[in-house]
Parts: sequence; structure tokens; C-alpha cells
Amino acid sequence: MLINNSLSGVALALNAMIDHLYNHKEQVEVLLAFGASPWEAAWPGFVKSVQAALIPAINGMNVVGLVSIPGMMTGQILGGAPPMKAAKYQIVITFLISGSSFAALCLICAFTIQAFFDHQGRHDDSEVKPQSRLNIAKLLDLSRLCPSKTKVPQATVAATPLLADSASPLVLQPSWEKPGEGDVILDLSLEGLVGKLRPLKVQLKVRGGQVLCLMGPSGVGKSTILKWIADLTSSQSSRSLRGQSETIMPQRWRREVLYLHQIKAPLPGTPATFIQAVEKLQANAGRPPLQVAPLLQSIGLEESMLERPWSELSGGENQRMMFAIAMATAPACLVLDEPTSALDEASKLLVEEMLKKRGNDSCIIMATHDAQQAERVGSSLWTFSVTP
Ligand SMILES: Nc1ncnc2c1ncn2[C@@H]1O[C@H](COP(=O)(O)OP(=O)(O)OP(=O)(O)O)[C@@H](O)[C@H]1O
Repeated sequence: MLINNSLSGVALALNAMIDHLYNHKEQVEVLLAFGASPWEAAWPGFVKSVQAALIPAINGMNVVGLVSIPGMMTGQILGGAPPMKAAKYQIVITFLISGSSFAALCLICAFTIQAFFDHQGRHDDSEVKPQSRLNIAKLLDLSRLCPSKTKVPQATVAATPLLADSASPLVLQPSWEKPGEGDVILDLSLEGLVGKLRPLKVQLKVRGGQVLCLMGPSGVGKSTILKWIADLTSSQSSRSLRGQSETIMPQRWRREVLYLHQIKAPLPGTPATFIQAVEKLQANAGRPPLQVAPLLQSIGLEESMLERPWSELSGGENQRMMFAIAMATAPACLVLDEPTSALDEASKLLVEEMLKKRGNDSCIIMATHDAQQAERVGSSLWTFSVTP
């Protein structure tokens, strides 16, 4: 029974950890992008899983202890041992069992976290699979047993040529470029697979003050490239930041080449608590507090929104708040994934103004579906083509 309870605790820990890492992938990615180590990013899941595991395990042990200790003690006393000695012996055994179970749980959590990230702390989805859940709705869907005889005509949409030819390698190339004057901030040569199948190559240099825009059909690999650039997912790469190359630690790289998610991440708490958490990350140790409030007004947000829960902010408010926090961290390169996708025209222009106002000591790389936006803010436009 004791083993059974401990094992169920361990199984619960694993479930909670894997669930947390999968269901809050974006949340973990947001923290990683701000310079968190994998441990810091996965910490809430770790605490949750230890709690989930310890409660049943310790409860189980208490029950087992209460039930079995009198019996075992009686046996020892009948065998000639003094009652106090028998009691102490049982208490020590209970503590040893609790301690070893706790150590086992910690180890399991550590292994789970390590399996989810590669040695550089990047996401490694291939190692841990999400739990397959029984889909009751699908099981009860009887319509698939008696398919309708009348065929609904399907609308035929011409596939984008780039996406139709799914096997040919892709390359990212400049469509137009304005000359840049600042020093080279990022020098990258990246290569990897998009959607785990299609090879893609990227070679680019971004100078201080430049805004490099990426355009291409949905699903071609823009977000994939941006995550490679920010070192959140793996690619074969040679890269340098302000002339410094491989010696840069992943956490520092991500903090300096900060990726901002396209979608709203399910963050807990409020923007103010998130800012505090970011300031406490190891990668930000010794840096001054983030000045987010002064930026909010210029992108149409009120300072009071810092105290409102993330879940109460609209998609557009969330996007602008994250943008302001990212700008306040003053990275060397801000990597933006469709930063105005949730905004109305007026708010979009406010964000663009802020992008244009920066000096020559940082650069921007952003994905967009808006050609006019690329013309308004871009120093260069990069598009995808199939290699001959
Ligand atoms: N973790 C993943 N595992 C497998 N395939 C993936 C994964 N992430 C993305 N893909 C696939 O890689 C391809 C490129 O995705 P990506 O998100 O980079 O496209 P995108 O150009 O940014 O699209 P959009 O404009 O719609 O945001 C898509 O076909 C997508 O399904």
C-alpha cells in the first residue's frame, strides 16, 4: 500500500509536470525569451507537480504508518524490545521513507524538465509526448458510422506555389533593402527544418537602427525562423551579436535577442507581477528596474492596466502591454512575431511610431502580413523563395 501510494504520487507528479509544460508552452516560452533558465521557466509547474505528488504520497504514508506502526510495535515489544525503543525505531523508518520518496519525486521532476529542453535550454518537443486523452465527443459522434450520401462540393483554392511544393528547400532572401549606417548587431547563418520536413536556410546581417521585415504565406516558416534567431528552438547555426559569437550563454542571448510571441500567452497574475518576475530572473540580475509605465501612454494604454489580470486584458491590450515590457527591457534585437496582428489601425500606427523612434544601438526583426506596414517601418523586406 505504501509503495502503491508513493507510485501514484510519482505518477501524478509526472502528469502534472508534462501537462504544465504542454498546456503552458507559450508561457514557458515567454519566460525563456526574457532570459529565464529552463528551471526558472518551468518552476510553477515543478511546484505544482511536487504538491500534487506529495499530498497523496504523504497522506498515504500517514495512513499506512498509523495502521501498521501499532502492529509492528506490538511485534517488537513481544519480541522483547522496550516500548520507547520500538516507537523510535518506527518513527525513524517513517521519516526515511518520506525522505526517500521526496528525493525520488525531485529527481523525477528534474528528469522531466531535462527531457523537455535540450542541453542549451531550448524546447525539444520530440522527447516528451503530450498525454493522449480519450475524446468522448469524438467517440459519441455517430455520424461517422452513417456517412451522408450527398457530397458537399468543396471550394477549390489554389495553393500558394511556395507551400504547394512542400519538398524543395526554401531560402529567405531580401526583396528590397535600404542602406543601413549603424554597426552590425546581428550576423546570422541559420539552417534547419520547417515543420520537421522542409529545409530552410537563412543568412542575414542586421545593423543598429534597422527594422528587418519578414513576409510570406501563412505556414511558410516565419515564426520558426524567429524562434531560431532567438534560440528558443534548435537549428544549425553560426551567429554573432555585436561581433561576439558562440561564447554567449543561451540565457544572455535570449535576453538580448528577445522574441515576442504572436499569440496571447496564458500568463498568470498581472503585468505588474510579470514585470517583477522578469526583473528577478538570473539573466537580469544587477539591471535597473524596468520602466514600463512611461511607454504605455504612447501606445494608447493606461498605467492602471499594469494592475489588471492578464486574463482581463483584450487581445490588443495584451499585445501592446507585452510590446511595452519588451521595449522596456532594451534588448539588442527585438524579434517581433506579427506585433500588430490584434490591433486596430490607429493603435497599429502608434506601435509603428515607437518602432521608428529607436536609436542606432538596437535593431528589430519582425514578421508581418502587411506590405504597407513593411514599407512604413522597414529598412528591408525579406521573402521566401524555393532554391533552384
Ligand atoms: N512544433 C511543431 N511541430 C511540427 N510542425 C510545426 C511545429 N511548429 C510549426 N510547425 C509547422 O511548421 C510550419 C511553419 O510554421 P510557422 O509557425 O513558422 O509558420 P508562419 O509562417 O509563422 O505562419 P503564420 O503566418 O500563420 O504565423 C507550419 O506548417 C507548421 O504547421
